[in-house]
Amino acid sequence: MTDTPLTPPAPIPLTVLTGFLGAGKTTLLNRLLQDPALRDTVVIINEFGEIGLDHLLVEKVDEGMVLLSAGCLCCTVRGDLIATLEDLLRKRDNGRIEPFRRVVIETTGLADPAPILHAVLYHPYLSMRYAVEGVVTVIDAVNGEATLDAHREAVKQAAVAERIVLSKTDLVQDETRLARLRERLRQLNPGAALLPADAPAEAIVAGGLFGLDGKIADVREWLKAEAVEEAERESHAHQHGHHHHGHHHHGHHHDVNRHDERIRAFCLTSDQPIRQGTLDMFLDLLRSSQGAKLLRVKGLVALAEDPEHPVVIHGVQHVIHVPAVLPRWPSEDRRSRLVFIVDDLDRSVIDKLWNAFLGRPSIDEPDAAALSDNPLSLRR
Ligand SMILES: Nc1nc2c(ncn2[C@@H]2O[C@H](COP(=O)(O)OP(=O)(O)OP(=O)(O)O)[C@@H](O)[C@H]2O)c(=O)[nH]1
Repeated sequence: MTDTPLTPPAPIPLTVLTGFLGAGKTTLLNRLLQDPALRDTVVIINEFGEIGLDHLLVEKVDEGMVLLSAGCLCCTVRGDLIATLEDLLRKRDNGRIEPFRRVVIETTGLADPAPILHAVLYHPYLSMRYAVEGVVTVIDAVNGEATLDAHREAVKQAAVAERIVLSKTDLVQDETRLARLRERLRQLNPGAALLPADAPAEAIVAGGLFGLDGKIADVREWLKAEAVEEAERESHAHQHGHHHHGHHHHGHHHDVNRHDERIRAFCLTSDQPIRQGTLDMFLDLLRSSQGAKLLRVKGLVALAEDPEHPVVIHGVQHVIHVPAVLPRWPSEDRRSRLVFIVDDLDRSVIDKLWNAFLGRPSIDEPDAAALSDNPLSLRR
């Protein structure tokens, strides 16, 4: 018999590395794994068909697993990612493999990263043991624009990323082209850090909500609410014709960016703490009515019951959960903030719901009292 630990083990940070076919994921991963900062990382390669691991692997350890030169483990998954993640924990807990400190899942180029995050967040045990740190999306500077124009999956991959890595910039001489791609990515995902492919490993892989030790890292950095708010103000100004930059504001602009335009990032705020029950109902109604359109939801909320300890909210599609309660606010700003990345969903839909739950009157919508007084309302 072993002693049962009194506190659960610190969650293991998990990063999803994605990017379109040939964007440069494997090349980047190869470099990252040379970095001592990423020692004791397990790499899971989730792809279809034959797997060319030859450039990564050195030594076979166990069935389906290989020891990489940099001291990382690597396994490939064609079927069940959940089973693989469980299996890794079992082996780690039994001492059959080194106690790895991080997991990186490299997805196939066509994958939508959301179901991967979803699978981990939704699983009662895995969501406890792994801390979803973030999505890193590789965008190819040569083909990036064309890929974004042609493939909605590529747009989604960029939209949900915490960090976007621009690869192959060495092949692009034209600075304005690069600047245009950067600007497009910034508009698509104002909260993401845009990094060069030679950025330090730590900057690319870490820097999410949880640090290596499983402790909460930089919440502001993770949430990026300010950047999203700023971008919203800008785009608002744009729509009202205040500042035009010239290049892509011609007639065909809407056509070119049509995939981008369906995906939006915005931020809801509240100065007043929110009652736990109200927040639960808001999130519940939101995910049940709009789940499929919520690519990412991240937030920091002050509860009326305990406003000194903000709760962190993390959601992907139908799953919204509260991974942590913070010991204190990360900055002076104590507003509740919820950042949404949505696909084909009008901001006003969420605004109305939010205002109704907060009891803010809005012109064409009932406030919370009207909602609860209404015998047909969803509240019981
Ligand atoms: N010049 C240059 N070539 C790069 C760079 N990154 C990747 N490549 C090349 O681009 C090609 C595709 O890179 P991979 O790393 O295999 O791309 P991937 O995203 O893993 O590809 P899939 O697994 O097929 O989706 C390879 O020939 C790389 O050598 C870069 O920063 N500069």
